[in-house]
Amino acid sequence: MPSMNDIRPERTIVVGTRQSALALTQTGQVIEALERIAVKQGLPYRFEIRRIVTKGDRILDVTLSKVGGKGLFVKEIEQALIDGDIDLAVHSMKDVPHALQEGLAIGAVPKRVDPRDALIAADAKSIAELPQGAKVGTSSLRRACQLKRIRPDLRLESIRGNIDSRIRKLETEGFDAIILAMAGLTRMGWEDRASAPIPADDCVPAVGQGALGIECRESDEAVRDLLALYNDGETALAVEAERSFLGALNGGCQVPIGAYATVRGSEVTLTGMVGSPDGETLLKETMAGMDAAALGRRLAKALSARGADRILAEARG
Ligand SMILES: NCc1[nH]cc(CCC(=O)O)c1CC(=O)O
Repeated sequence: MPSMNDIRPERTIVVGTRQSALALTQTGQVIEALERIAVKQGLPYRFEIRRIVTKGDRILDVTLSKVGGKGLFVKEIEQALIDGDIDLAVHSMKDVPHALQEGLAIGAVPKRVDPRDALIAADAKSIAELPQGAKVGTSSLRRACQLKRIRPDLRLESIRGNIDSRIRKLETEGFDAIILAMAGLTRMGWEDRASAPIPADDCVPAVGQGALGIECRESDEAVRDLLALYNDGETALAVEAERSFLGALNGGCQVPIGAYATVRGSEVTLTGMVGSPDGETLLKETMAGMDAAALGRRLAKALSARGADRILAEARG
């Protein structure tokens, strides 16, 4: 049998990444996995990292939603793909906006790690154990809105920065706890910093949390063929349902939105959450179905009918 090598020329695949510790670490892990796949397939590829400093990285002290949201980080990296400066980009799926730029594709969604949020507390093993009126750092409306429901007494305060600087701030800025994604900690090898994962029932994770998305040019067949071998079908299906839900709601980051899907056989189970920015209303529902994209749209419709449409319309002003 001929190997793909017979039809693939030698090539250096340039991988673009942000320069945060997490971005560099997960990009390194992706390159290692792709190198293993290439060797196994006899593909003559080398990989090279190119660091990209995005506008979002330069203004980390400004509230993200004010400067264009999380999509900001991704946009500039996407431009480098379009311009041919890089061939691959490794994103945290939860930072990837619903609509990709024209001509680009998510070539692989590798196997997901823990999608839950994590409590990192000075002196508590769970949300319930936090002292009365504890000061908790999070800048995520989604996390704040859901935590308020379980513990109305908590003082939720904004905290910005990369995960390493947020963990430092826990100690230096008098927080009793901060909330981070388990996934970031796991990829950094810092999972022992987590006091406990927060159950997805208490805090529905962000769409795509715990998953990576490997983006490339739609027209780059060699890269697409390689990435297809790295895709995890179940994760891709779960993320498709979550992103379809997000896309159907067309919500910006001014509204708390979360979604989490699991896959068993060919059945996808999706939980979606929409809250009002003031934390007064929280709508949540779970549905199952075989068609991931249709399931996401159906769940969005159900929550819209229960009031999510009004919450979103108000937030858009
Ligand atoms: N919002 C920033 C962000 N984007 C991706 C991750 C890591 C988790 C992941 O890959 O889902 C984080 C950190 C966090 O939310 O704690």
